[in-house]
Amino acid sequence: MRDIAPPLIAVRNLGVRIGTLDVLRNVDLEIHPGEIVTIVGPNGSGKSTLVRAIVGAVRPHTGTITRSPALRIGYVPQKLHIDPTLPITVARFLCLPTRRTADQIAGALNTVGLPDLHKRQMSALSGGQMQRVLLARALLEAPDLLLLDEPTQGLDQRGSAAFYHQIEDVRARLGCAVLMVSHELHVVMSASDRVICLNGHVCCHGTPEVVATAPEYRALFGTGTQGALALYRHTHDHAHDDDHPQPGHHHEDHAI
Ligand SMILES: Nc1ncnc2c1ncn2[C@@H]1O[C@H](COP(=O)(O)OP(=O)(O)OP(=O)(O)O)[C@@H](O)[C@H]1O
Repeated sequence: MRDIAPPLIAVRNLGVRIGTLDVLRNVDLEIHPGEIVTIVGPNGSGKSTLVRAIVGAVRPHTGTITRSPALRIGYVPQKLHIDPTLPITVARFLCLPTRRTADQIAGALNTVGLPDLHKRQMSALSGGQMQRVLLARALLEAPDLLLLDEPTQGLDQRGSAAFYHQIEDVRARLGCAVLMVSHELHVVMSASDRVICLNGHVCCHGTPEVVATAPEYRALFGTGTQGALALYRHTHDHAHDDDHPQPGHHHEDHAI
């Protein structure tokens, strides 16, 4: 049997309580090198709390979160508010807080598909360009794991789809794993290897197709996204290696 690469992140029986509210309970998940995992769930289902627990900003009430040694995480926030009166170019912004070389900046902007933008004012960026610049900044950390908390908020569906395709491209080029939060499964699914549907606990998980048709997911989101699912799904032209389990169904009895 081949060795299974150790997970970058292993979450076991995680519970988070805020005040008297049990925001998360019994959450198990693993993130393996190079995979794209999306957390979907309705508003208030604990998605951001789970991400914050993984980066260490929220303390577990129960359970454990194990990070692989020397794990580098690149974080892309939902949104970044920049004072529009503050003049700052994209290149300067990418040097905050760590100074980068012109080559590093050019490389990161190339990777996110914005090769000519380094002199542009941050205040002049479109929503989609801003998200890509935030992604470029995260990539400058040379992350093993990219963490994105609703990175396409404010983008239209076409912009969101383009952004998620960019994420797939980044994964293919850099080999980093990606954990992202979204409540638009119909848009993110083309870019996801696995989806975890969260509602305080893990309702169901598996490939995007499995989750989209799971009764637990449909109970939360209804069935109205099926047309859009067909629209945005594209064929993966790579085979998943079997270095790590790719659970296909929520009844399987192993960590996700
Ligand atoms: N600092 C806090 N103080 C009090 N309640 C909180 C705090 N952080 C989160 N909560 C509560 O925990 C629950 C989960 O919040 P969380 O932001 O994790 O959900 P979410 O799934 O990311 O939601 P959304 O899709 O709306 O961003 C909500 O009921 C929220 O009100």
